[in-house]
Amino acid sequence: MVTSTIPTIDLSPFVTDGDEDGKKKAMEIISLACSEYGFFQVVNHGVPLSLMSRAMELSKIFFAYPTEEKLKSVPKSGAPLPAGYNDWDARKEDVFICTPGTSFNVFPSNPPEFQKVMEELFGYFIKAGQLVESIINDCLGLPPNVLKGYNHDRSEDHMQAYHYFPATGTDNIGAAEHQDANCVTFVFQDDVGGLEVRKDSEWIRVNPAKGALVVNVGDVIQVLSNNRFKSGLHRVVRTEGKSRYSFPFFYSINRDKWIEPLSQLTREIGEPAKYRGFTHRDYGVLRMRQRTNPSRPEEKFDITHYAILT
Ligand SMILES: O=C(O)CCC(=O)C(=O)O
Ligand SMILES: [Fe+2]
Repeated sequence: MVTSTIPTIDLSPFVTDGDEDGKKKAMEIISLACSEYGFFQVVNHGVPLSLMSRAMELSKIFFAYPTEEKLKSVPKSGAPLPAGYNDWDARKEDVFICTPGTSFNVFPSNPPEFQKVMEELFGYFIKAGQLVESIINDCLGLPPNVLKGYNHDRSEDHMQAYHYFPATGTDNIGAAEHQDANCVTFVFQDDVGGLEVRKDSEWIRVNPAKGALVVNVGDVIQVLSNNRFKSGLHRVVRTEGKSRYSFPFFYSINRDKWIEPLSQLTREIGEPAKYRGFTHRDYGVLRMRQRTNPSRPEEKFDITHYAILT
């Protein structure tokens, strides 16, 4: 039974008014949310609500184009098509991937304003990502700007627009349970809901709240923090009779970056590291291999692959 939901935090002390007491209180809740759920929601986050609403409207127009139109798609600048793209009707969702410079010019009929709004949002999400990263830095008790110095390259960040199809009665999973491999993910969703997070063997609904952003910690932060902060296990459940629209933004890290528990949270305080190091590229390759060729789907590939068993 669903009994609770994740906390919502007002980020205005960090974004506008600089109120120190407000910052302290917000950090206490964020620390608790990151260690218990790996999930929270934020309001007054600095991403303009008007831009979020416009993106939502445009995505509904965009995804309403007929399949034949979608099949005429051409990727811009030779970028690879998303997996499963040609098998459009077998999919559970439509997806539009946006990375400025290499954005998918997915449909010939792609409304140019949608692309523009996505790219504008992208810029705001980078700022939100940097803010939340610095808050996480301080919540972990690290010296100022450790995470910022560690993760200064923004080339892997990307944003997606999703259209989940209504549930069919026999199949209601939109996104199977998983943890995100990046640092921090931001999602804004419409009012249909369906995003759920796992906590103590229960699925908790992430209730849609207008203008709020869902924030979830990904595997990179879980490893760097040596398990102090949790990469939230989540899924998307589809609703019968209703499409769902959402926009995840993945605040990520350079592929060549070496990821291992930070010395400040291990050696320097006499705690053993709970993960061996790896490059984010290698982790990505292994995850993708599992996704495209799941020889043993029952053996889910995730960050525990690098865990040091004690
Ligand atoms: O659509 C959502 O709300 C979340 C999607 C998600 O979990 C993902 O793309 O990693
Ligand atoms: Fe996810």
